[in-house]
Amino acid sequence: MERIYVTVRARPLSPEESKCSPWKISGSSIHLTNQPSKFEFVSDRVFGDDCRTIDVYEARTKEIVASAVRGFNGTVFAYGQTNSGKTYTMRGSNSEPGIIPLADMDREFLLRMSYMEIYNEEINDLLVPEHRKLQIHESLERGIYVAGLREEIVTCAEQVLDLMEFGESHRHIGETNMNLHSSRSHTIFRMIIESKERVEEEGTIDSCDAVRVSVLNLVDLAGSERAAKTGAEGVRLKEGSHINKSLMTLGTVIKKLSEGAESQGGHVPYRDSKLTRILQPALGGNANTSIICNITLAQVHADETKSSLQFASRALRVTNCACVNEVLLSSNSFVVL
Ligand SMILES: Nc1ncnc2c1ncn2[C@@H]1O[C@H](COP(=O)(O)OP(=O)(O)OP(=O)(O)O)[C@@H](O)[C@H]1O
Repeated sequence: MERIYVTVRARPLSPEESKCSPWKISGSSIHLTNQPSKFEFVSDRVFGDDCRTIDVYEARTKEIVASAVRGFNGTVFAYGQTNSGKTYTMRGSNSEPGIIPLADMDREFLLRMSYMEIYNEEINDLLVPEHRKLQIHESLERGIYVAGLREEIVTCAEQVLDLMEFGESHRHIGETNMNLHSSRSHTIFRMIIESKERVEEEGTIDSCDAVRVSVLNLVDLAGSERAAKTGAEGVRLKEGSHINKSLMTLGTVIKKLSEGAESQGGHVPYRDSKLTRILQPALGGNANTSIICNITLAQVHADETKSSLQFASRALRVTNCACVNEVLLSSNSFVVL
């Protein structure tokens, strides 16, 4: 049994905001200086506003990526209010690459990648923009999967970055009062990794071997938001309400899991949102999971930060059970890159 690993990352404040921040970080805890001690939140690591994404990556994600290559499913997601730095952490910029480009993988494997977004509770394929409104299915062989989602075989890091850029150009982004480039959808960047021991005979690869298949999900959630602060109206308001609803379901799922509902046979409402349904194996199942909780230490967002930290504290109590996924292939369909 493995606990979900929870990291908190604070984004830099403007000089004005930093004059009166009510938060203080000490070690792996963070608390409100002007409140009783119950407003102290503990996580596995707290990164202050001077940290670099590579430090956040090395805290646990690096290990999750390495385990994915060894056959364990892995999921890393960025959670937090709008404008708290989720996309910055997951995608990054040219000067500071994010978690997705940092998760570079060994080439001795068959790698496939997919990239989808959940926009207004509809699943769209970011690699094939005309594939919209995809459905979630479940089968014994594949578990929970999105039918019709393109899985592109990738052979090098540049190809991954090109596909990622292509996908991102089709992601729903919009301007709000809080963020000029606000993500209006949740995105799931997925790597499917197949590996098997090499047995070469006269230049051919032997078949009928056990193949390890694992899935690595890197998730950039849209941020929770308050319409009063974002100034959302019309389309933005509708988007915001879908975002909040699915994040609320995620919060309920994490709460139920942290209370041990699943192990006691209780109901966990995975099916109440596409997000939790797709992430079901990562939340209470077979995966190593890490949550990066992005926050801002500004006074004006203290309530939102408190609720993000509450989510993080609950997530700390959720355990998963990751095991190697091995399947038997009886054909010559396996390709070594
Ligand atoms: N650690 C950081 N260092 C420097 N700039 C940052 C950092 N984190 C965030 N920013 C900047 O803050 C702004 C908001 O960040 P970002 O778009 O990543 O937020 P978000 O949480 O993804 O928001 P939304 O939920 O609205 O999509 C961006 O301009 C980003 O470049």
